[in-house]
Amino acid sequence: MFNSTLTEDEAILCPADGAIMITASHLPYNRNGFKFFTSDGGLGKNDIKDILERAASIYSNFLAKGYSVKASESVKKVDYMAVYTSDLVKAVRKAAGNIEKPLEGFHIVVDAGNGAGGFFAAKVLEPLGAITSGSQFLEPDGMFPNHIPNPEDKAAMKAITQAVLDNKANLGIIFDTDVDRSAAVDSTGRELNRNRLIALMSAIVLEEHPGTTIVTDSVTSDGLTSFIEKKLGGKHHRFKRGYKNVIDEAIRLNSIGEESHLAIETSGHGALKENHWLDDGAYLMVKLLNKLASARASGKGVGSKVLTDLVEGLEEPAIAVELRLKINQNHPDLKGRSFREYGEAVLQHLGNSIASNPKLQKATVNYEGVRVSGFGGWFLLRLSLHDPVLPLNIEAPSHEDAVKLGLEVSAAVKEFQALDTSALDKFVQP
Ligand SMILES: O=P(O)(O)OC[C@H]1O[C@H](O)[C@H](O)[C@@H](O)[C@@H]1O
Repeated sequence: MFNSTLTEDEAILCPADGAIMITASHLPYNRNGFKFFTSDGGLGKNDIKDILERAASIYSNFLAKGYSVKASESVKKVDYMAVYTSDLVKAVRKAAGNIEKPLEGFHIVVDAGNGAGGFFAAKVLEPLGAITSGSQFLEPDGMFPNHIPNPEDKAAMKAITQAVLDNKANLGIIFDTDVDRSAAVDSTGRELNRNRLIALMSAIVLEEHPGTTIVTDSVTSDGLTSFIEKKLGGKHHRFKRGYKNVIDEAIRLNSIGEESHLAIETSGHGALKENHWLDDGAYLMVKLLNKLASARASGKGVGSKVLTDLVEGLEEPAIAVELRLKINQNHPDLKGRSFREYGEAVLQHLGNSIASNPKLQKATVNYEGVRVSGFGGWFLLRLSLHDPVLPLNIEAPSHEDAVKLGLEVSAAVKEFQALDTSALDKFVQP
């Protein structure tokens, strides 16, 4: 959608002044919304609110004057997808030294989760020579009958991993509904999502731009920081959760002279400076394909091992969990406060109680919530971007250590009666 605001080709009515996408993204079918794009990228909350208010007033004036709406008369259809996908295909061919079918014989399965990403198999991979049999859930179905289309979701990752193993494929690729999140699976069934996908993309981007800053969301692991900084020689800037937050932060860093080429979240949203800072999941996967294609063309390796080798040395915790603690908005303990104010009060209290705890150290640089190290691991409690929820991420070298961290949180928040800690209580149970 966004690219149509940049493409210059009158035959297909481009560049468009703006583009709108109707999508629920990775969320359930009943949470659809609009995403708006101009040539400057995706619009933020304030602009969207302004557009909707103006549209509502134009529409009611229109109706008040007695006009009937016949939009269809001025609608022209163009096949923009053909242009978009051919650009992706060209990118991989170029990376391999202009070979027509640089993925000839590679078996790559796609799981589109019944979202919009099914095109990737027939329109991108096949023209490059890849075999795509065994690809699944390519037909759009807004009820998502097979699994939630979200590369952070365990069931979704299990589905694509199984498809890779069943088909003895070289690689698996998975998208969320509107293809702004993506992830991969190597031929052995190793998931390349979350911190691993960030590590992999960082390795690729840092080869192209040595020393650059990688902006990530707040729930990234400590192991990722040492991988980016010690192994790859880059700088890890752990910012806030939210794709728009990480993208805007990377743009801000560049504007003050700190070079950054990649903004990426554990959710699978990733945006590159070279791609106009758009979180395009298909483009992210094309960067992996470029690597596969160029490694094969230069005789440096064949298959997904080329990718897996790039994340060699990434330290991963034995335990990594996310527990989502709900705020009951109808509880009297809110005392007229919004759930956000209540959540902030929980975080404030947690922060204070950590300060006097010798077993725990609060992160000195932190942009969101309360991030704390201890027992060989860390936890982060923060407010959800959208929901009345405090997500708690814990990573630790053992279940025992993770429980110790959980117990510290549990003790600190126990007086907040509107906070539903049942997920945490269950986790810390002996
Ligand atoms: O704060 P949470 O509830 O965990 O949600 C965080 C997520 O919200 C949305 O889905 C955004 O698109 C993501 O960029 C973000 O990571």
